[in-house]
Amino acid sequence: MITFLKLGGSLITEKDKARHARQATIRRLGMEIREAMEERPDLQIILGHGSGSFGHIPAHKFKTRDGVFSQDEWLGFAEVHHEAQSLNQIVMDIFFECGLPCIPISPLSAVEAKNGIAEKWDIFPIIAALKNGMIPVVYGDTVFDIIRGGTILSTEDLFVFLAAKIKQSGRVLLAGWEEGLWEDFPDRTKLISKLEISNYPDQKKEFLKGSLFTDVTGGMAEKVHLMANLIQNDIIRSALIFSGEKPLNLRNALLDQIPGTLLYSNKEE
Ligand SMILES: Nc1ncnc2c1ncn2[C@@H]1O[C@H](COP(=O)(O)OP(=O)(O)OP(=O)(O)O)[C@@H](O)[C@H]1O
Ligand SMILES: C=C(C)CCOP(=O)(O)O
Repeated sequence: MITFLKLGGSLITEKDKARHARQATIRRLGMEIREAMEERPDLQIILGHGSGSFGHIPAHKFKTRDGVFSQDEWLGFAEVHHEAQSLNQIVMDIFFECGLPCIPISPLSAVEAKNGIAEKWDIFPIIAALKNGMIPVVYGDTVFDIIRGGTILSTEDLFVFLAAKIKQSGRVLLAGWEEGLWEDFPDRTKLISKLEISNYPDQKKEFLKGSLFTDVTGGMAEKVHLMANLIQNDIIRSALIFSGEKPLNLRNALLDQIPGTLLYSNKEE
C-alpha cells in the first residue's frame, strides 16, 4: 500500500510571515519519518509538501491559479515557482541531513494541466524511485496549462492525479497545523474523530472553510472535497487529517494510528 503524505504549508511555514520556514519542525518531522521507516521498512511513501507563506503570497497577488496571460502575470508565475522551489530546497536539505532517501520531483517540469487539473504526467521517475526504496518528493507548484496558460496545482491536486494513475490501494495522510477537522471551526472545541463521506457533498457541512491565512488552494474545504472524491471512487482507502505539530503524531500516523480525523467510507467497514 502506498502512503501519500503531505506536510502542509500551515505546518512547515509560518503562514502569516512571508518566506518563513519552520526549520526545527521540518527536522523533527524528518526524524519521525525516519523512525517510522526503520520500524516498518516496507513503507512506501510519496511525500508532498505545501507552499505556505512561500508560494501562496505571490500566488494571491498575481491570481496565478486562475490563469496566466500578461507579461506581468508570467513574471508572477516565475516568482511563485521560485518561492515554491525555494521551500522545497529547504525541505530537501533538512531531510537529506536526517538521512532520508528523498528525491525531488519538480511538477513544473513534468505536469501538463488542462483548466486547472493535472492532465498528463510521466510518472516513471516516481515509480522508479519507489521501486528503489526512495521517497519521491513533490510539492504544490506552478504548471503550464493548455487552457489557462499557467496555473497552480496544490499538493492534494498532485496526489489526486498520482493516486488515480498508480491504481494501487493507498492512503493519504495530511499533516497540518490543526489537530484535525473541527465541527465548530474557528472556535475549535469539538474535534471530529471520524467522518463518513459516502454521501458527500450532500452532507457538506458549514464548518468546512478556507484557511485563515493567505491561501489560494481552498484550505480545509477543498482538502475534504478532493479526498472524499478519491475515497468514493475507491482510489484510496482513507484520508487522515491531523496535526504534525504534536511530537510523534506523524510517526504514529505512518504506523497506522489515528491521531486526528479519519475520512472513510462505510463501504470499507
Ligand atoms: N473545519 C475546519 N477544521 C480545521 N481547520 C479548518 C476548518 N475549516 C477551515 N480550516 C482552515 O484550513 C486550514 C488548512 O488548510 P491549509 O490549506 O492552510 O493547510 P495546509 O495544506 O497545511 O497549507 P498549504 O496549502 O500552505 O500547504 C487550517 O489551518 C484552518 O485554518
Ligand atoms: C501556491 C503554490 C505554489 C502551491 C500550493 O500548493 P499547496 O500549498 O499544497 O496548496
